Amino acid sequence: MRHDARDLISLTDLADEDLQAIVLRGVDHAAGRTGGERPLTGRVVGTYFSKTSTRTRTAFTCAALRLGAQVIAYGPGDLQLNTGESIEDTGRVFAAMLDAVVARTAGPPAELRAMAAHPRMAVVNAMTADEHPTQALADLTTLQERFGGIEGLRLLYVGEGNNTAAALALALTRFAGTHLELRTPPGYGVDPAVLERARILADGHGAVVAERHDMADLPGDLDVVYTTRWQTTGTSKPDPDWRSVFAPFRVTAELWDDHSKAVFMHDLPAHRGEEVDADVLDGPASIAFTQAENKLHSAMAVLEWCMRG
Ligand SMILES: NC(=O)NCCC[C@H](N)C(=O)O
Repeated sequence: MRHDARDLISLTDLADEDLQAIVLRGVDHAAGRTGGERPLTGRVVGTYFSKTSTRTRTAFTCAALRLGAQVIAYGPGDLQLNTGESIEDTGRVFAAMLDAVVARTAGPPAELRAMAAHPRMAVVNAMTADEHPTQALADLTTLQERFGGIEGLRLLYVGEGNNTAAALALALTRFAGTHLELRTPPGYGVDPAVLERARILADGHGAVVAERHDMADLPGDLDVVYTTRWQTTGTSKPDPDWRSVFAPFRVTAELWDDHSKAVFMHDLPAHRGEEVDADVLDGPASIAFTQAENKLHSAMAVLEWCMRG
C-alpha cells in the first residue's frame, strides 16, 4: 500500500509547525525516547549522491534502516542520467518503485523539483549548491538539545555564504528573538534573494538577520559561533587570490577568547588551521561532532515526516 509523501527540497517547503515538529522529534530520537519504533517497515528509500558525502549519506542510510526501511544506494556513475536520460523520466521510474529518494545533485533545486513531480514518492534535498536544508535541521536539533529552546539565541556565522549559511538563515529566522549575524568575505556572501527571503521571515517572527563583509565590531553576548570550510563542495574560486580575501574570516583561539561563553559549531568537514583553529574545534566549547551525530537523529525525523503520511 503506497501513501502520499511530502518533499523536503527547501526549508521554505516547511510550515513553522512542521519545522518545529521535525526538530523536537529529532531531539527525542537523540535522547533515546522513541523506543526503537520501525514505522517505515516495508518501505524502500533510494539514496543518490552525485557529489561526495560522509555525514548526510550515512545519516540518511542509517536513519532509513533504523526505521525499518530498506535502502538502494546510487553513486555518481550508476544512473542512466549519465547516458542522457532526463531527470523527469528518472523521477517517474523512481516514483513507481521507491517510497523516497534522498538526493545530492550538482544542479539547481529545480532538478530536484523535476524529480519530485510524483505524489507517492518523497524527495529529500541532501544538499544542492544553494541550500542544505537537512544540515540546518540537524543544527536546530543540536541547538534545541543544548539550550532547551531556540528562541532568543544569538548566533554569529563566519565564512562563505554557502548552502549551509543559506539554510541557517532560512531556519533560524523563524524563531522569535533570534539574532543571526553573518560575516562573509566580500564577493562570497549569501545569495541576495535568499537573504531577502530570510529578512522577510525574520520580520514575521520577531527575529533579526544581518550580513556584513568584515570582522569588525562583532556582536557580543553570543550563544553560538558557527563556521564552515572555505572550499564548498563542487565549487571552485576563479580568483587566484581568494585565500587572502578569506584570511580575516577565521575562528581563531584569539577570537574565541572574546566569546568564550558561546558554543562552537561547524557543519564539517573541517580544515584545522584554516577556517578554525584546532584549539577551538577540538576544545571544550565545540559541539561540532554532536551536530554530526544529530544528522542521524534529525534524518530519522525527516524521513518520518516525509513518509508517515
Ligand atoms: N555536513 C555536511 O553535509 N557537510 C558537507 C559539506 C558542507 C558544505 N556546506 C559544503 O557545501 O561543502
